[in-house]
Amino acid sequence: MIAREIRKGIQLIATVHWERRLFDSLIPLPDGTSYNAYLVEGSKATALIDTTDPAKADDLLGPLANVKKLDYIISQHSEQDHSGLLPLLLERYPAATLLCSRKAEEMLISHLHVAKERIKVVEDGETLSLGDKTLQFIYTPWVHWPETMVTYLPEERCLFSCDFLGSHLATSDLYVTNRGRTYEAAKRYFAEIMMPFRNVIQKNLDKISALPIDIIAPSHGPVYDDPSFIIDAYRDWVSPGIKNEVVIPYISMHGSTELMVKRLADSLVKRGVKVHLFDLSVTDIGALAITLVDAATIVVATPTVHIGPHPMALYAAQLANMLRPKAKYAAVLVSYGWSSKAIEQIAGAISNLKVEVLGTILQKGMPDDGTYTEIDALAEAIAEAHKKDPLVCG
Ligand SMILES: Cc1cc2nc3c(=O)[nH]c(=O)nc-3n(C[C@H](O)[C@H](O)[C@H](O)COP(=O)(O)O)c2cc1C
Repeated sequence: MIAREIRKGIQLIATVHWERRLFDSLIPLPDGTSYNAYLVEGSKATALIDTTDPAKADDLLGPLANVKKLDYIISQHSEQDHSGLLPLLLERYPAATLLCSRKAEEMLISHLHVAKERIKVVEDGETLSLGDKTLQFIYTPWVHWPETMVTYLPEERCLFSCDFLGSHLATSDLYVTNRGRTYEAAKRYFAEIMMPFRNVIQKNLDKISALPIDIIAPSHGPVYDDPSFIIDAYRDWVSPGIKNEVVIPYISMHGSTELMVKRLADSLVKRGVKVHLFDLSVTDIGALAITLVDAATIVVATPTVHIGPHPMALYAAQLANMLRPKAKYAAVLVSYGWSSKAIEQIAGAISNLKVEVLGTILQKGMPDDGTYTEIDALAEAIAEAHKKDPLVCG
């Protein structure tokens, strides 16, 4: 990989991980990802902001080969895809001081065994002069770990935002060129790891919005030369507003649950409600997470397997529970043969969600006309709840 200048004296050293398809052994990456480090050369000192994933060490070490001296290495986030190379870099640059937030200090020591004496904690708002360039450190906790901070360079009105505002997108483009693709990738990223911290992210957005920003340089994905594009998107995602949409993760072994789901979908569409169906036997969990960002209602549908829900349906319910989307309504559809506790178990799995349950349907075997009448009534209840809710828009 090569270093590329985004402003005079500021270089992006990006590892583009084109072939990576799974992140954190959890998150699908249909578009790959990248890990961005930034080299900032001032008239008096040089700093490196973040590193790269250790699996791709050469992509950072190669471009750094000509950098004989680093005065500072800044760790904005302790997760290994950005911090993993710190021990090696501290060895290679013995005069460098590692700067991080107060909370990050113990995390870098526990996760990477960095020597405490190499670390200097920076406080929220503290500045560091590199000569003709200044770095200001701004604490932005919980995007998506407790220690996260961003760095602002006022002379170039540049914000190094680390995971905040980033996107899992492998591209050779320096700046965002395809807005639709970047929006989708950034929303996927937000949904999968940021959504549970929506409220604190809103405060962090207010904090950074007070700064004049010309470019946002994240640690994943392309650089934003129109910051409002991503800041406005984030504002929308963290806002309390929800959409007139229903997300239906479902699975079906022999078709009964699927018949119920398809009827519910048709019935909702007839009533002007948008639906997103995800067959969990084939679905991309990230695509499901994206729709959870805005939807007003979640409906989980499953057959009964050994008394409880199908494990894939339980997984989807637990995922939604963990991501804490802003949905306000829920329903559960279950098919069974002789005895089922699937409704109770799904309800237990989504206990974090502050949802009103608008209906549950327990169907023995194949649905019949009576079942379809019940399903239509559920669709009506969902459509009505959406209509009456002042937070539902779009
Ligand atoms: C492996 C397996 C385990 C099952 N366990 C139960 C069970 O514990 N209780 C029950 O009522 N039905 C059980 N069933 C029956 C299904 O829940 C029932 O056939 C249901 O209608 C299937 O829905 P589907 O057509 O959407 O797959 C089981 C079926 C299979 C294949």
